[in-house]
This record gives sequence, C-alpha cells and structure tokens, in this order.
Amino acid sequence: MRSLTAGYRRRAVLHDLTAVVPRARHTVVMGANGSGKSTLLSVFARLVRPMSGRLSLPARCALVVQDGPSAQAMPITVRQVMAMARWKGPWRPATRHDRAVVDRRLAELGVLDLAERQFGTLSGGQRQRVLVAQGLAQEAELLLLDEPATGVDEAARERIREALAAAVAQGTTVVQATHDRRAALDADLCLTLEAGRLS
Ligand SMILES: Nc1ncnc2c1ncn2[C@@H]1O[C@H](COP(=O)(O)OP(=O)(O)OP(=O)(O)O)[C@@H](O)[C@H]1O
Repeated sequence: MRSLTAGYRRRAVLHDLTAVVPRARHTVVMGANGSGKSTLLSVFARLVRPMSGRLSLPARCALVVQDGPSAQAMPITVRQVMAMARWKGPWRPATRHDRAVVDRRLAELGVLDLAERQFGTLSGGQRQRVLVAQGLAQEAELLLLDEPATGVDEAARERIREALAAAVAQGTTVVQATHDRRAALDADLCLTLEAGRLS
C-alpha cells in the first residue's frame, strides 16, 4: 500500500499508510482500541474502499472476523459453517476433496468432534477455533484474522499459532490484528497503528 487513506463515509480512519506486507509471511497489526486495525483488515478484504492512495492485493482473500452475537445467532451446524468456506456456487456441490479439507482444518484446530453441533451452542473459544478453521479452509492467498485468539485458553491459542505457522509455511500470506504480544514476537513483521497512522 502506498499513501493509503481510508475510512467510513467521508471520515478518514487510516491516514497515508505506506507499507509492504510480505508474501508468504506472518504479519501482525497492533495498536490501541480504535487505532484502525479492523478497518485496515476490511480494506485488505475489499469491504472498505480506499479514499486515496494505492493498494495491490492478491485475487483471493479470506477474512476471519471477531466472534459476536450475529455469528452466534446463525442456526447452523459447525459443518455448515465450514461448508460456506468451500462454497463455489449453487450448481457445484461439495466434493470429496472439499470434505477432506474441512475435516483436516477442524482436526488441526482440535474441534473435529464438534462438527455436528449447532454453532451457537459452542463456547466462545470453541467458536473462535471453528472460525479460524473456516478461514483456513478457504485456502486463499491472503488470510486476514481479526483478533483470532480473543477469549481462547492457552492450549487453543497454541493450536491457532501452529495452524497459522503451517499455513505460512505452505505459502499463505497471513495478516492478523492482535493485542497478543506473544503473537507479535512470533511474526515476521509487526505494523503498529497509532490513531490511524503507522508508527
Ligand atoms: N462501520 C464503521 N462505521 C463508522 N466508523 C467506524 C466503523 N467501524 C469502525 N469505525 C471507527 O473507526 C475507528 C477505528 O476502528 P477499528 O475498529 O478499525 O479499530 P481497532 O483498532 O480494530 O479497534 P479494537 O482494538 O477495539 O478492535 C474508530 O474510531 C471506529 O469508531
């Protein structure tokens, strides 16, 4: 991104950001509440359009949003949440390969045994792991995660760390917004936002 400015309606939240996010590496975005981390991920996910500046993005990206009431209210099973990750259109049913990818990702995050459960009945940490598995199952070039380790215990956090490291080793570019200093230490690059500017 070069001289990137973005925000909502006419109000800029991110100001004049210039940085290179390295391909097939793990980048973390840190900063205080309201500094613009989620907004930056939304720009990368093409949900928020830049007001000015330049941005070059890979074709396919996946976004793991923060768990919240709307996710919990979905009346669907974990397996159906995962099916969304592999959805290719109404006339293209899931293949054996799709099912294998889903099972592998659920197992990787330690939640395969929850596959038939209603998503909304899981604990917060279990839902969070399913959402990370859903992001990974999309096999996108760019994987964006908004505070994926919020509310998860140390063992689950470790699973998420390992799963993201494995994805990076396989060529995925991972960008993660986090308040977790440990995640920042493990990352290849740390972008720090202060009131919408890179510091
Ligand atoms: N949909 C929206 N419409 C208008 N303003 C928004 C919207 N989303 C975020 N903002 C504003 O943009 C600014 C940055 O918010 P953002 O959610 O990007 O910060 P953050 O660093 O992710 O915060 P947190 O650590 O609390 O998740 C805040 O002032 C916020 O009020």
